Amino acid sequence: MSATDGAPAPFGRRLAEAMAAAGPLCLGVDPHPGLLADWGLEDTPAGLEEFSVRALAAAAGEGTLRVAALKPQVALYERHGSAGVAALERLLARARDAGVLTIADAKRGDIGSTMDGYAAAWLDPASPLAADAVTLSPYLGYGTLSATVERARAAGRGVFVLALTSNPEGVSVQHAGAAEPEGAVAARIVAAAAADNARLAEAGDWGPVGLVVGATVADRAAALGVDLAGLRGPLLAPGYGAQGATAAGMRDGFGRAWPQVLATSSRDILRQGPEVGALTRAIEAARAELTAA
Ligand SMILES: O=c1ccn([C@@H]2O[C@H](COP(=O)(O)O)[C@@H](O)[C@H]2O)c(=O)[nH]1
Repeated sequence: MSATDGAPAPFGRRLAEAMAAAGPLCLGVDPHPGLLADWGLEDTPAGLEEFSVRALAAAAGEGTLRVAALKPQVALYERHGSAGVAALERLLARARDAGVLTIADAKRGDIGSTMDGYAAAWLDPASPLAADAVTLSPYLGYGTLSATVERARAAGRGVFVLALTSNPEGVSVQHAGAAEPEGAVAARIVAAAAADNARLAEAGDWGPVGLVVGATVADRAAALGVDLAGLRGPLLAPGYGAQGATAAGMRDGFGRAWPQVLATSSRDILRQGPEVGALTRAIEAARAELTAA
C-alpha cells in the first residue's frame, strides 16, 4: 500500500524496487518429479510442500532477500489436483509474509468472458491463489487480456505476456507475419503491451504489463522489429541456466533493454538442493553473475 492514500503501490514500482534491492534474479520454483526424487522427497503434495518451503528459505531465509521474485510453475502443482494447488496457495502466502514478490507461471489466456475468471483467481487480493503477477498467453488475441490488465493495475499487480518464448517451437507463431506491414506477431504483441503501459503507468514507474522474452532468443528481437526498450515495463527472461543462456549472452542479446530484465532460473539452481545452504549459494552465484554482467 502507498503510505499516503491506502491505494496499492503499482506492481511496476514494487518490482523495480525489489530488483534494485536484491538484483535481477527470479527463482523459479518448479517441483519436477525428478528434482523431488533427487531431493529425497516423494512426488506427493507433502513432497511439494517441503520442496516449496526449502526454495523459499533459500530465496528469503533469515530476513535476507536474495531474489527479486519467486516464480512457481503452476502446472507442476496442479499435477496433484486440489492438494497440489493447496500447497501452491501456502507457498504464495508464505512468500507474501516473507516480503517476496510472486509471479504465478500459469500462462493463462481465454476468450474475454471467461478470462475474467482466471484474472480473479490469480490477481484478486482476496483469492487464495493471489500472486503479485501472473503469466498470460495472448494467442487468443491481445485484446482478450484487456480486462485482466485493468484488474491488475487496479490491484497494484501485474501481468507478464508471452511475446518471444524461449522454446524453439515458438518461432512458428511468434515470428509469423514478419514481412507484413504490421510486422511479426511478436512485434504486434510488444507494441500493444507498450501502448497499455503508456496509458496506465504512473509517472516514473513501469506499467503493469511485462513481457516474457526468452533469454535464449532475446538476440532475435531487433531483427523482428521488436522494441523491448520502449515497453516501459519489465522483461521476464526464462532460459538462463538450464536452457543454456548465460548472463553475458543475455546482456548482449537484450542490449538497451538489459536494465528491464528479470532473469528467471529454475532447474539450474534447484538441482543444487535439497540443503537450503547449497541452494542459497547457487542463488548467490547466479545473482552475482547477473549483477556483474
Ligand atoms: O518462454 C518461456 C516461458 C516460460 N518458461 C518457464 O520458465 C521456467 C524455466 O525453467 P528452467 O528450469 O530454468 O529451464 C519453466 O517454469 C518454464 O515453464 C520458459 O522456460 N520459457
